[in-house]
Amino acid sequence: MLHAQHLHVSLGRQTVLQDISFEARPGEVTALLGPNGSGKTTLLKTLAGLLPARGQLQWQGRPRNLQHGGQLHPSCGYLPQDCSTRSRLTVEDAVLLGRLGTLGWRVSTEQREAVRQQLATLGLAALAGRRLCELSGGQRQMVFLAQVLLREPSLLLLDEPISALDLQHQVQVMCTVREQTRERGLTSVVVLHDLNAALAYADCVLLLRQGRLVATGNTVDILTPATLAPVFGVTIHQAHTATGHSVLCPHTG
Ligand SMILES: Nc1ncnc2c1ncn2[C@@H]1O[C@H](COP(=O)(O)OP(=O)(O)OP(=O)(O)O)[C@@H](O)[C@H]1O
Repeated sequence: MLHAQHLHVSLGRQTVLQDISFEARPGEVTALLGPNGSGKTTLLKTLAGLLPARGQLQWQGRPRNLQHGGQLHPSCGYLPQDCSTRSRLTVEDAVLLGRLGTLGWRVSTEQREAVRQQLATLGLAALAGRRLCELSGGQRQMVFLAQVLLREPSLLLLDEPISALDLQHQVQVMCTVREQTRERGLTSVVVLHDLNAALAYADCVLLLRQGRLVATGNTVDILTPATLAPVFGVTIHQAHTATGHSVLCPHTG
């Protein structure tokens, strides 16, 4: 369980997050939503231990020191929004680095197999021998996601993991995140801009606006036109598909 109470974060002279309190539970995907600049990345980095903050943060019943920032907490798997790199490592070796703490002089067959399986799960098997610097932005971010998942973190923090992906890979990534969250009991917080992806894959939602948490709760309760319209400043309609799924569409007029 991740329990945040009254988090405040300042960057430079700007107060970016104010009085953020919420809980995220193991085995659940929590979607972190809000307009551009509302503070999603800042909150994710704070939860990862990368930014200093005021307030209290408890992880698995233990308080975390929020004073300094700058160091990723060992239990965290953090996927940044921007995964650009000039590295000439192959995809397979880059993913293997997820197991860095357990690697010896020789990489075992079992470790190579775990890498191949993780790549296959995300639909990336064909990229195994390619170099990181030769991949597209979306491909590179998925490779880093494979690395993060291979590390088997208990707290999974993903910053816009599907914003740069085609539809097939969006589904593959979000299904993988949901499955591994359930199977391994991960506490997963995922920044998304796609409200329908949040509806389809998230159990809970944190909705930010101008650095404040304006709504938090179960996905179906929070992702409604009445809650979303004032946050995003557009009229939103909700429709139901023949299969009973709910879909949110902005008014385009
Ligand atoms: N290093 C920094 N120094 C000062 N202000 C910053 C810094 N980084 C971000 N900000 C400001 O903090 C606010 C929140 O930024 P953040 O990146 O957390 O937003 P976001 O919700 O993730 O946005 P987006 O959806 O565009 O990625 C913005 O107003 C931004 O300008």
